[in-house]
Amino acid sequence: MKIDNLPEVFTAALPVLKKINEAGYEAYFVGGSVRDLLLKRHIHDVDIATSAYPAEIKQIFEKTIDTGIKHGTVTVLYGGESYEITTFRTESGYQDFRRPDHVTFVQNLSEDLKRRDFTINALAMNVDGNIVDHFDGLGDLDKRLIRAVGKAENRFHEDALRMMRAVRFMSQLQFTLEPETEQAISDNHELLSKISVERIRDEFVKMGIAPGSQKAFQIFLDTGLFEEVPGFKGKKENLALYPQLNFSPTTEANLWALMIILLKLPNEKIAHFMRIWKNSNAMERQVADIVGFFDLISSRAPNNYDLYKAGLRTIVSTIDLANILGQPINGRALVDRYEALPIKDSHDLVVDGHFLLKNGIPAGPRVGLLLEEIKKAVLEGIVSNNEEAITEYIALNN
Ligand SMILES: Nc1ccn([C@@H]2O[C@H](COP(=O)(O)OP(=O)(O)OP(=O)(O)O)[C@@H](O)[C@H]2O)c(=O)n1
Ligand SMILES: [Mg+2]
Repeated sequence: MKIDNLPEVFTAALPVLKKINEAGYEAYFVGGSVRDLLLKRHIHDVDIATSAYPAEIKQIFEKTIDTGIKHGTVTVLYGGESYEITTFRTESGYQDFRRPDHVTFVQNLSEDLKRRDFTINALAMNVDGNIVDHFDGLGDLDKRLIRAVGKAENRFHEDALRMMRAVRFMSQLQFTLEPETEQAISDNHELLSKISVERIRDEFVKMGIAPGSQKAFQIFLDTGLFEEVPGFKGKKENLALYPQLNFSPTTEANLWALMIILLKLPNEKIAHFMRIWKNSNAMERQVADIVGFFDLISSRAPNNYDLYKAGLRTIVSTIDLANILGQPINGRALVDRYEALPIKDSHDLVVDGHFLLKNGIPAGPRVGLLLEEIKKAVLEGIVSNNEEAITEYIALNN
């Protein structure tokens, strides 16, 4: 198979391949970029595999960075872009079912492709647009199948994270999982416990926020993978609701909020849950805000002060969340009400602490409390947001 009319991301990189070829070495586009090209998906970056050693690549190009020398990868800067160029290699000396610390370089492309995870990721393309396909990756792209290269179990022993990658690609590409590959995940799911939480989290999030996440999540449950990730063990019944959802969350924050709701975690356990997944403090706060506002609107109609405190981002996320969960909610009305609020944050209030002090309120905690009271009154339309009205309000309420 030969591809003509390559997209710009590839044509921009052609001189890089040509330079390597001219120096007497082989060079190919490999991995996700070739897969996404054939699927007509957006291509974020192109990876290059070569028969040249890293030292040789560094001689060919003026500007290089040693990004992953011990894995055989050199980053080349060319024409304002950067390219990861990796010497043909096989992964050897596996320890603990994680990616190896060292690699063995191999002489030909075919040895390199053999150690890749899935057939659709084991495609290569040369400068002329000719596709190299040793494992019928093209057939699997047509059949929309995720299938391990060779014996699935071997691939998962090399890197157990690949089991999460399988469900992640299912979700992103809306592919099905080939039965033998699925069986190998079921048989080996415990190996996932050897993998760092950060790496699992990245795959889990990619799976969760992609369009095929309900089907992928079902496999994540059926194969037992879910038992090896933080906070999910023994929670199959709760998690079984996920595949029934109307659609997938589109943001990471909403994915976590959804998990917290499905797991029925009480408020005091949210921070712990977010931390065992090694989430950032910012993500933890964002998710707590969404879950908090979701609980609020599930129990009563929010008043203006509730909307003000939640803020637009949380309101919009929570509306999406309610939709995903199939809970009826008039989102448009909430957003309209928010937009109509007389103040959106404390800077919008015409008075501040200094103003209160100048107007005879003694310094102390009362200042903050009174400001909050004024805010509420302004938000509820009891007082207009101008100095005169507020001064009058203070006089009446003090
Ligand atoms: N655990 C892994 C990770 C990567 N790869 C190989 O390395 C390529 C590049 O890896 P990566 O960028 O992580 O994945 P992509 O397939 O490119 O997917 P994405 O679009 O998410 O980058 C993959 O296509 C695959 O051939 C692998 O075999 N096993
Ligand atoms: Mg990639």
